[in-house]
Amino acid sequence: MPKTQTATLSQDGIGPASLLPSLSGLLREWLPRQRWFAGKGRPVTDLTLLSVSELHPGCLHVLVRADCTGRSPTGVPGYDCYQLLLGTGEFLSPRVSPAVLGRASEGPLAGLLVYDALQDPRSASLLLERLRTPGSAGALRFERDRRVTIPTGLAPRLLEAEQSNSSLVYGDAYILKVFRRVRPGINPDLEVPWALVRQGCTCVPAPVAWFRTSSPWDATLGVLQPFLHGAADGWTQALAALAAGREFTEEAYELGRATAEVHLALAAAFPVDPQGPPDTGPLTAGMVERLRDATHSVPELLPYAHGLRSAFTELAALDRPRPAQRIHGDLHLGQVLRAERRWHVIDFEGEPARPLPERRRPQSPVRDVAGMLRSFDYAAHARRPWQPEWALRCREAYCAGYAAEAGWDPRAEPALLRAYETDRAVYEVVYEARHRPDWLPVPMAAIARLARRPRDRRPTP
Ligand SMILES: Nc1ncnc2c1ncn2[C@@H]1O[C@H](COP(=O)(O)OP(=O)(O)O)[C@@H](O)[C@H]1O
Ligand SMILES: O=P(O)(O)O[C@H]1O[C@H](CO)[C@@H](O[C@H]2O[C@H](CO)[C@@H](O)[C@H](O)[C@H]2O)[C@H](O)[C@H]1O
Repeated sequence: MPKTQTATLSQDGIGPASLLPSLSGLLREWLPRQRWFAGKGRPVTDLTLLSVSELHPGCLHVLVRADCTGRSPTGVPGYDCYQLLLGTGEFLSPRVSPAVLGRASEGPLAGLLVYDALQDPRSASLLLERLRTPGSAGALRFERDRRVTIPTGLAPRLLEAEQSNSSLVYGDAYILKVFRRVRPGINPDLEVPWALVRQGCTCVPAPVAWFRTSSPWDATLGVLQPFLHGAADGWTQALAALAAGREFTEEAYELGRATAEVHLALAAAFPVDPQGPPDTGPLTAGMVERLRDATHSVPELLPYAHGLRSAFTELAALDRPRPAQRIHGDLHLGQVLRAERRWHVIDFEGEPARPLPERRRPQSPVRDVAGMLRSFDYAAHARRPWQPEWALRCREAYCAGYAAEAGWDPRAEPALLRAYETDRAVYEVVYEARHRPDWLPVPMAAIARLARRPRDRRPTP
């Protein structure tokens, strides 16, 4: 915990431009080492502080734009905006030392240690205090569902899991997700659960409080929701089943039902486009383009590109697309939690690399189904010997559960499934190459399989 704090922003009139010299060198070093940093492998060429607000004396809320050389694997321009909570102090307790970025050598913070304040229990507690009592701090606005009373004094802990964002658990009662990569607009991880809960959908934790910024544009910054105590995620449970030589078909069937329940509620809460999404019918351009971008950043894909493209052209011939609607967008076994023998669906942010307007657009529900089917395949690959038949049985059970609830069976749409599984596997290849290169063989095995014509396709290790 900081012993001596920096002067307050309001007292000293410190703004983004004057703070940059203090933070620039430290952030250039620290940002690329964070799991949630999107510009992996590309040096940070420029940093701009987009907004600075004081959360409390000695704790700054910062939105920073980081420019990297080259294009990202998804083709979007090479910059992103990140949310940081930075603490400053002259001396820090050993507890906070792993969170230290370094000592600022220039500017208004010169001589002070700068640290990631989300790892500091005092700052984490003060953040919850802000959410308990709606109000503002600089450009930040804190809001909550006024029907809910959040208790005081809940002890915070930062989740250690490797994540796209950072999450704080308070007293095992609430979990606050702090979005790391911030984009203009409402984040679907607030928008969607809020709408679903209002549809009576019980398999989604309800947002109870959130915070947002109005500078440099409106954006959601974090969401607080009930913590499902004792819940285990689908990935952990699937691996446990595989390790014990157990089937996972009952769980997969229930998971199919829960997915369909969420899809039905989403179709009721948001507009539906009966013409289908723009990536089916005559326009498979989006998928083809993503494949092309992916082969540029992961050349291992090149030998399979022709075969993979055939999955998309096959889809172009479809004259009866499924209606498009809002979907989860990044559904996999890590996004479902089982508590009290029921599945709960979390993390409606969509694929973090895609632009927000694209993630909020109506899409085919088959995209979600394909995401979960790919996840069974991931789990089956995570252990030796590889067990493709286990994944196939989960696949059948999941689709049967989905059909029982939704009234249509994804297996009746093989061309759609193949195209979306291919698109998902391409996304996974890029994701793994960037974030977890050791995992690359898992989606690559699927790529080799999906690139073959359907009649030649059999599971291969
Ligand atoms: N409501 C919740 N109850 C219990 N655990 C949760 C809850 N929401 C998230 N988690 C835990 O936090 C992890 C990360 O959450 P998630 O929303 O997937 O964040 P990210 O986008 O950073 O991956 C999940 O895998 C899960 O273990
Ligand atoms: O961090 P998020 O949950 O938003 O999702 C990203 O990271 C996931 C890995 O943590 C990644 O999922 C891939 O690996 C999972 C096993 O760890 C597997 O269950 C998924 O099927 C597979 O896609 C996800 O793609 C990425 O968006």
